[in-house]
Amino acid sequence: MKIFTAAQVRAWDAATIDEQGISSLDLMERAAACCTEWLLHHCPPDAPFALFCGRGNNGGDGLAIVRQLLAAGRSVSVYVVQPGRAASPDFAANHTRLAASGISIGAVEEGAPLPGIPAGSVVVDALFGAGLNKPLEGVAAALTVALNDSGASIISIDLPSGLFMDRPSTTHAVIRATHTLTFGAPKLALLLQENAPFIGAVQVLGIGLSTRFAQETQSPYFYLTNKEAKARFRPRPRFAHKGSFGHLLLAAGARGKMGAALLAATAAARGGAGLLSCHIPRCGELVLQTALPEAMLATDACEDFLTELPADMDRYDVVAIGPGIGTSDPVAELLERYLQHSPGPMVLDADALNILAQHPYWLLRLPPGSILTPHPKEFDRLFGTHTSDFDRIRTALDQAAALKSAVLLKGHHTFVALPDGTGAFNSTGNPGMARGGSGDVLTGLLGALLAQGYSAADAALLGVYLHGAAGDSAAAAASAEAMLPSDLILHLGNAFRRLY
Ligand SMILES: NC(=O)C1=CN([C@@H]2O[C@H](COP(=O)(O)OP(=O)(O)OC[C@H]3O[C@@H](n4cnc5c(N)ncnc54)[C@H](O)[C@@H]3O)[C@@H](O)[C@H]2O)[C@@H](O)CC1
Ligand SMILES: [K+]
Repeated sequence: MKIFTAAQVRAWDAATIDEQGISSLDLMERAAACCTEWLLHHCPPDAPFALFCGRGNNGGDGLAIVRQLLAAGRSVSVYVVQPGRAASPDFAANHTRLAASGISIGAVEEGAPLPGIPAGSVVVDALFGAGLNKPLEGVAAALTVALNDSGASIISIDLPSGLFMDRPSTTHAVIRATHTLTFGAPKLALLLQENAPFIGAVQVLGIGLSTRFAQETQSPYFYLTNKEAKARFRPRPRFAHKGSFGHLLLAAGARGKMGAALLAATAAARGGAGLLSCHIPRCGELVLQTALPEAMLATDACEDFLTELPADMDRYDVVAIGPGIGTSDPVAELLERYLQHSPGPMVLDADALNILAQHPYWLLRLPPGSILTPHPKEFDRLFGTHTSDFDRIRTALDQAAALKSAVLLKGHHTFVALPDGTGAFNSTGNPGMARGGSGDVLTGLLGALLAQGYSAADAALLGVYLHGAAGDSAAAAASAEAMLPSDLILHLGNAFRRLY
């Protein structure tokens, strides 16, 4: 599913109107009807609604929703912000229709007291949507703060008011929505971690926008859903043997961190690698051999951490390195040797990324077709401090192109920057995965997918999707609170089955 810019969203509306031979007012009525239906099904049946409308088409949506809620027999109050200002034609048309019903339309004016919100009300925010072009100020900003402080549930139409679609919004007043009902496709701003306080649960409402426009219009960003993951998945051929699925070398662990190695190794085994060898320090030999008999060991001479390259590196197709290795000087020197001698693409995670942050020029040795998996803090350590996620995703795309590799930015909607300049936001996963160990599972899985011959782009997209899907399956079984990263591994089978 493509993610469009504000300009493209406007063009999408226009293309729909043109293609379907309808008016913009008809499309507004349709969008409002989808919102009204959602409100009627998801809000308490006796809750009064309080709608706050701007003077553009987002406000026009709000006025149409008021009319539809009244027709459904619901109790509704409605306020227009700065009613003296110029209005869009579709707002004006809906205002005339609503006024004819006899309902009193309140005003929120500069300098006048703000209306109170009756207890138990559901607030519907239709102040500004995709047309926002400057930060909220004056009475709109004051109203936003008051609504946020009211404690009421706030349902934002299309976007939380004050939230820019394509640029940072973290320094000014923005509605803190409980739910955002957005039209057509998720918008970039709704997928970024920094906007989490504003967007609440996002619901994408299909309002019948042109599918041809969506197919034909290019966008650098897409939403990674089951459809996109399925398109990249290759079921195992019937006559395959273990040699068909590659040999992964996983370098992981140190004393006290063998859990990270075991999680990554088990995920690699379940992720489908034909052969798995683990380069681990001596102290981990017993635990790994016992817990994962499927793995072969390339045990380091050192008891407590990794120090030397395994012999015969050419035996391996892919190297995954990082979970639990630590950042001491000998380990850092070893990472440099791994970068020099890796026989194929690499997955770099956790401490490997922290070491690289100290030696950024080593990145030049990264084999093309590799995958880097930083979370935002590791990302900033590696590529410099960023003040917003918009900047981070641009850097991720630049780095992915320069390194000819996939660069992840892990988060609720993990961003996958691909070497061809496009990037995907993942649709799977849940807060139960925000735990130490989840990243180790992802590293093993990504290594296994690369070993099976997937390109960096396909392995990164599939791996991130499967990891989240396994998390969703684990949360369904054990709850987001009680699930463990090791449950992700047990649920990888359910995740793979979603791709058949
Ligand atoms: N175009 C269409 O056919 C459809 C549009 N829809 C709705 O229309 C919305 C976009 O409508 P508009 O383009 O009219 O824009 P908005 O309603 O978001 O904003 C209205 C106008 O307010 C002004 N404005 C922007 N920022 C401001 C600020 N900080 N303070 C004061 N004034 C400000 C601008 O002139 C802007 O055009 C979408 O988000 C969606 O809710 C839906 O009805 C679906 C169909
Ligand atoms: K809004």
